[in-house]
Amino acid sequence: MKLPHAQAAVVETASADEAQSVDALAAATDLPPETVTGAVFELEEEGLVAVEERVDETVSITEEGREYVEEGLPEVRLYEAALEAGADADPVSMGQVIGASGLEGQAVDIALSNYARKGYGSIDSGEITADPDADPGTDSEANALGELADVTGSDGEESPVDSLETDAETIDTLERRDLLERSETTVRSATLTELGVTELMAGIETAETVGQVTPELLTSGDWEDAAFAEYNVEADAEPAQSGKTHILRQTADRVKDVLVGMGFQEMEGPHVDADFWINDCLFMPQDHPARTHWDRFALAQPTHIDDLPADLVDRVERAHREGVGADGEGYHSPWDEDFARALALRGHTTSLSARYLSGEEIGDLEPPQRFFSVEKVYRNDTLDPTHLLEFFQIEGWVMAEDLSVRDLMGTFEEFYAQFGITDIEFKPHYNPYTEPSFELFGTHPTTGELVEIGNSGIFREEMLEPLGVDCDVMAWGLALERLLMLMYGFEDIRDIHGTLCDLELLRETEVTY
Ligand SMILES: N[C@@H](Cc1ccccc1)C(=O)O
Repeated sequence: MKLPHAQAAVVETASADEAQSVDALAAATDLPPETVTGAVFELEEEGLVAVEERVDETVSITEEGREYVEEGLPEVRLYEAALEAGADADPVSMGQVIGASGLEGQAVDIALSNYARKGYGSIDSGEITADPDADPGTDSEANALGELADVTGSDGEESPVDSLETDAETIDTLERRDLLERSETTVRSATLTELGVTELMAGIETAETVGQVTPELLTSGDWEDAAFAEYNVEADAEPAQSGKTHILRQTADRVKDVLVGMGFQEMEGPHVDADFWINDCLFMPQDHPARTHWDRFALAQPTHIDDLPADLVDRVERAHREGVGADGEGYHSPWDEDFARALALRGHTTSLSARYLSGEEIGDLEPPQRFFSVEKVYRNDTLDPTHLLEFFQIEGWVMAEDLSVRDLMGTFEEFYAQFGITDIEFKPHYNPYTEPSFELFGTHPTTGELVEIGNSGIFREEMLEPLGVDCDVMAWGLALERLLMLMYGFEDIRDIHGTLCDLELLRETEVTY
């Protein structure tokens, strides 16, 4: 029988009585394991070998784990320093023992949090004791790390869990402490079938197959007689960690699709804008705390926009000073056009809504209209698990006669349901430019906590009248990153942005909605 090179080599190496793993066959045939896997599958199809699969759980030691193998677990080092300081007799000051232990930074916290748990002694009001009977030599975690370091050598190889003496509980603890990593590998083994044995006895010849088409093969005409190697689309391949679209961008695109599907058109506009568009048009008083230099990112150069539409400036100023309508009330506070011309990074994309509603962008609009944007906004916040200095806002508004809060809630329910989120809650809120106003909340899938995901309301007369709009407009700003938190369950925004990001999460999360 004629077989391609790799298959012939496998048949000649495999045995009928003992299953051999792909790795073993690869070593014996001197072929790469991927090639052997491919050959084994093809031989299985032809009935020459039988393939068995088993999933092995393996563990490998992490860099931190390796460090402790060399230097000792932090709690053990603390214990040794405590003994040295005589803490087996009388409590000793913690600072003194830590100083003597040589532990620094995070290692101190790690030592303290494991010390009592493992019976090395107690820690109380700044003093430490050492249990004279504790024995670091029997520390199961230290011993397990030692065993693992021995069997996996220095280059971080994996070892099957089954072949270790360490018990499952200790493995769990070490995994929780990030001292080892667990993974699964599929081990395939092949055995020659009866047919395989018969063919082997009858003699196997190696067929020359062509793996790669070359220009020579084509121009010489040899391709006509060549036997081409078959593709095996089921063979295992190294996962390719190639570049891909970030989940935030993928989700933003999905949000755009959903909103376009709901009949919305996209708005575009400047990231740096005049305070006039960011605040004044929204009936935000010029002395509002959000307008102080604490909250905004001002521009050093240029500092001011040159021109604002004069008529609109007059109407906005009048609304601020006197209010609108017969019984309107303004703020009765100073209003300065220069202040309105100051440039800043926009703190919300409601600046775009103001621009579009004013007719500045695409002319006057007749109801009904629906517009949205999914764009970056900038705030001088303090970085924490739910706040970034720049984030994406899903801005939107609907202009129509007779809108009510039910329309607003219904729109959100429809929108969020497209992303699998069906438990939106609403809380009354205050914005200078909307009345009534609502904050939106969703439940975090892993922590169960309510997370604020947006702010919304119905634009007030004081905003709409100067803009020249004489029907209802309901509007919102939703946080795209918070939507992602609800969809994918991560707890810290920094998992998807910046240098602390969780690469595994970014690689493995699939945007399926
Ligand atoms: N601008 C608001 C969101 C919003 C837009 C439109 C109406 C109401 C609220 C914010 O950034 O929080």
